[in-house]
Amino acid sequence: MAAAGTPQTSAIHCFNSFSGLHWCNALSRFLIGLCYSLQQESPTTFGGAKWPEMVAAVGAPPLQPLLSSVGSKMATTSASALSIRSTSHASKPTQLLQPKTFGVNFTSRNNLKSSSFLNKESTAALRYSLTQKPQNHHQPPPSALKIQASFKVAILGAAGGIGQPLALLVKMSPLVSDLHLYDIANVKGVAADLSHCNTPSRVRDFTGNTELAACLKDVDVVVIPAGVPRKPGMTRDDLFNINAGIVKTLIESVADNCPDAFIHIISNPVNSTVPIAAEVLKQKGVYNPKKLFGVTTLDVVRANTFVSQKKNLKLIDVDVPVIGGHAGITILPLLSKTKPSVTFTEQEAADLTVRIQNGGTEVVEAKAGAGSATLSMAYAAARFLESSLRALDGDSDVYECAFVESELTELPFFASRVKLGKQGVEAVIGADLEGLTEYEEKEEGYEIYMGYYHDS
Ligand SMILES: NC(=O)c1ccc[n+]([C@@H]2O[C@H](COP(=O)([O-])OP(=O)(O)OC[C@H]3O[C@@H](n4cnc5c(N)ncnc54)[C@H](O)[C@@H]3O)[C@@H](O)[C@H]2O)c1
Ligand SMILES: O=C(O)C[C@H](O)C(=O)O
Repeated sequence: MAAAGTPQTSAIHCFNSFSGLHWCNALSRFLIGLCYSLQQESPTTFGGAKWPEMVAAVGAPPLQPLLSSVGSKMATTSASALSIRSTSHASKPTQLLQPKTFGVNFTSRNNLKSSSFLNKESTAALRYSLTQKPQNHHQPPPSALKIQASFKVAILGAAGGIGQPLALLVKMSPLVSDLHLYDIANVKGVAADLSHCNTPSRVRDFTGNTELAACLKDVDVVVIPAGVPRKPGMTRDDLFNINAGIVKTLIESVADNCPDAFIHIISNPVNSTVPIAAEVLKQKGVYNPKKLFGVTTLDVVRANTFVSQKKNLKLIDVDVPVIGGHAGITILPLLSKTKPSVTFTEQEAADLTVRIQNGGTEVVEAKAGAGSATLSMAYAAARFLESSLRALDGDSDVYECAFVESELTELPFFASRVKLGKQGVEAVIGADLEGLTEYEEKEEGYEIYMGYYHDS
């Protein structure tokens, strides 16, 4: 339990002091805890208290009005963050809520039949390129090796720990015609290396501010893993000073050069970098909330892996929605909504929840100063990208969890399952938040919030 007088407990007192407002059921407590957690994870964003220090540290005067604007909006929101306001999607038929990530056939203009990342075409392309024999060289390549759609993808921060394996995975996608790699260092070699892979997309490298605009021109999806990762003992919030400035600069160029693109933000703290990106886009007059995503897919990937291990389930079948945010206890796996349906004892639910919430820290500690999750993150980012490309390609049956502008709660941004379409988020799925177990309502929302809170 948090000691008396720590920020956690005093904040609970603070929340309790709004006692004129009804904590009418455990679900309210769950949301209150969650909302407060989101504030704690990103005090600079939500609480406002540290804004001046942060602005000074970022050292970029143009960031100041932006940060103030985000801060005041979040501060206003936090006091009234009391209840779920379900969207009309909450009452959508159950099949709408089925995870469509794995083993899903779909119709697209290219008549692709795809399961998840890696889909059959990518797998076939990889297998073909690895097993091709010299005597086969007159035979036409299988259709999997042809570009089946022609989307342009840019990765900003492409020479980094996430950027490099992500670039490799994207190079294997038959939906990508052009892969633009941008970094402030070492990207030329990464692009030269990758360009030798005999998969269809063209790879180009871009470096430095002067080449950023060319990198982004007419791009369909921008993926941003640029920024510093944490070391043991740090929270994601500790990355804010540096990464907020990096994201701000990159998003300004996105706004100028590809304002219609889907934007996938990986740089931490996601709970703060996404609202900052939104403010930059608003200032530029091109904000489209349906196309701005904080990438939380790694939380789902971890939840699926840990649940399938614990319950001896076939991994490919398992899908666990993870809602809230991307840090510490703001990461809320809804184990009761696991597909296929499976039951957990309270202890199992508690252990799994804590493990999923601490997945990032588990990797940071194991890497012992050499960074945070890169390979699993690249895998997760590639899955989210593949889903976005499928949606852009006309697949009408694509669902992923992501941190997006949302009306599910009073918080302006919230991770939940969303339906993706050509125009971005087509629906935010509220029904996942209904019918939670007692554990999810009570333990996750309140007891864990009080007892286990370690910002990470
Ligand atoms: N959302 C998630 O689930 C998740 C998971 C893992 C890591 N992350 C975050 O992703 C970020 C990157 O992690 P990493 O392990 O790849 O770090 P890294 O240090 O290995 O790579 C970051 C790359 O960004 C580049 N970079 C820095 N400033 C840049 C700028 N202004 N423009 C373009 N590129 C720039 C660096 O040169 C480097 O190549 C971190 O903030 C980390 O916390 C998020
Ligand atoms: O934990 C981190 O710092 C990186 C990332 O957010 C993760 O969840 O692995």
